[in-house]
Parts: sequence; structure tokens; C-alpha cells
Amino acid sequence: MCRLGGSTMAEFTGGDDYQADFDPKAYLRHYKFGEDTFGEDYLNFSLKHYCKTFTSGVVTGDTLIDIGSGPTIHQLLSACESFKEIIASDYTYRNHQELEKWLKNEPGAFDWTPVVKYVCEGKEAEKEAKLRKTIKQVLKCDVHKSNPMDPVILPPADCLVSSLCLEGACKDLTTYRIALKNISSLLKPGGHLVLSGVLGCSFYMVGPKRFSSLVLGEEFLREALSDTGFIIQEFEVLIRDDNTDDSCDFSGKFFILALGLQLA
Ligand SMILES: C[S@@+](CC[C@H](N)C(=O)[O-])C[C@H]1O[C@@H](n2cnc3c(N)ncnc32)[C@H](O)[C@@H]1O
Repeated sequence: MCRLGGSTMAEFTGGDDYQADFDPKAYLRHYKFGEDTFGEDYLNFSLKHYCKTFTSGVVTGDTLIDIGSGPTIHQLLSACESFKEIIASDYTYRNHQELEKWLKNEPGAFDWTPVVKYVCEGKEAEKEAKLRKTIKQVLKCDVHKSNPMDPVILPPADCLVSSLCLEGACKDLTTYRIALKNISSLLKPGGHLVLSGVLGCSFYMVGPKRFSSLVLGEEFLREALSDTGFIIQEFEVLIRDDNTDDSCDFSGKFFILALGLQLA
């Protein structure tokens, strides 16, 4: 159920809605620093955890796959130092285009410099160059398929990252569990999953379009990960302490580092 402006709505927005109405430029407005947006709040939380995770020396390897990248790269800024190759992915064609625009440094690409500066002040150009070099492919992805990258068959990766994707893509908790299983098939045994997102969120706005979000709780996530064979190594939660931005009704943010897959 979605609460917006006091009314109650229950409309799920799926792949067709993302393909038709998810405007990458409108979404990226959430990630403009200094505008007190939901995205800025999320970045302040997640960038800190990405940095800690990917500089620990433990979460490292040859290949990292980012699931549901959207038009964004914030989730990969720290990771690009620890992996030789990154594969970005998303469901929509327009997100692929927006990401490619940034990768090729084309005019009109989103300016990530303020976010990059937050991660590594003084070394923005080097970091952007490094990330551009490390992202080798942008693939079509559907978390509802048993091989989410179908028809491409990828060798299992050392690490999976996914930020704010599954809660948007899944209509109920059963579908979320299946999607988690689907994406985990892309991971090597003993590889790492870095999963971040929002708790208690039923919708978020992308420009004038409302997208549904699956309401997640910490207990459900712990159970779903454990049932999929993951061992949770870190589970950070930050409860929302403001109500200024009404473009999203989340109650908290989470960041998970998990080790997979221990079950067959
Ligand atoms: C809220 S955005 C998150 C984007 C980015 N990862 C971030 O952290 O800002 C949700 C993304 O999930 C993608 N998505 C929706 N349904 C999907 C599906 N079935 N499979 C893969 N990605 C999907 C959307 O296209 C969109 O880019």
C-alpha cells in the first residue's frame, strides 16, 4: 500500500512502468548535493559504508556486478579500486543510455563531481577516470529472470552490489526472495553481496511519476538473506530523523555486507 498526500494507493509499478516512465534525468535530480533531497541523505549514509567496505581489503577480486544500476555511479566509486572489472546493469534502455553518456564523458552527462569530491576530495579527475576504465559493460538486467542477464551468460562474480533496486522491482516479499535467489546465481561461492536500500518505503517520486516500493523490514531482510544461503557480516540501519523531503516515505536506510553462498 502506498501513502501519498494522505490518500492510500496500492498500484505496483513494474518493468513496463520503468521502461515507459522512469526518467533518468528526473531521478538524477535526487542526487544533486546541497539540495537537501532524499538522494543526498541516502548518499551521506551509503558512501560512508561503501568506502569502509571496499577499503577493508577483504571485499576484493576480479569482477563486480552492479544490479539495477539505474543512471547512477555513486555505488561504484569506492569499489572501482578493489576490482579489475565492473559490469553495470539495468532494466531500462534510457538508464543504459544515461550511464553510457557519463562513461563516454559526453555533453549533457550528469555531473557527479560533487559526489566524487565527497568520496575523495582533491582526486576527483583520477577517480572518475578510474571508474570509467573499470566499468567494462552495461547490460540489460531483469531480476525476475533466473539468469538476470539473459541472454548473456556471465562467469560468476566475486562481488554483487545492488542499491535501491529490489524494493522497486518486486511486488511482494515472495517475489523479493526469488529475485534475491536469481541475482545470487551470478555470485561465486564465497563471494560478497553488498546490498543497500530503504526500509519502510512504499513509494518514491521520479519527477511527476510515482513508483511503488516494497515495504522492507530488517527482520525480513535477515531471514531472506539467510534462507538464500548468505551469512550477514554487517547490517547497518539508520532511522530517518526528518520529514522534510516528501518525494519518498522511507523510515530508514540499510547497508548490508553478506558472504554467500553457503547452501546449494
Ligand atoms: C530506485 S532506482 C535505483 C538506481 C540506483 N541503483 C541507485 O542506487 O540510485 C531502481 C532501479 O531498478 C531498476 N529496475 C526496475 N525493475 C527492474 C528489474 N526487474 N530488473 C532489474 N532492474 C530493475 C530500474 O530501472 C531503476 O533503475
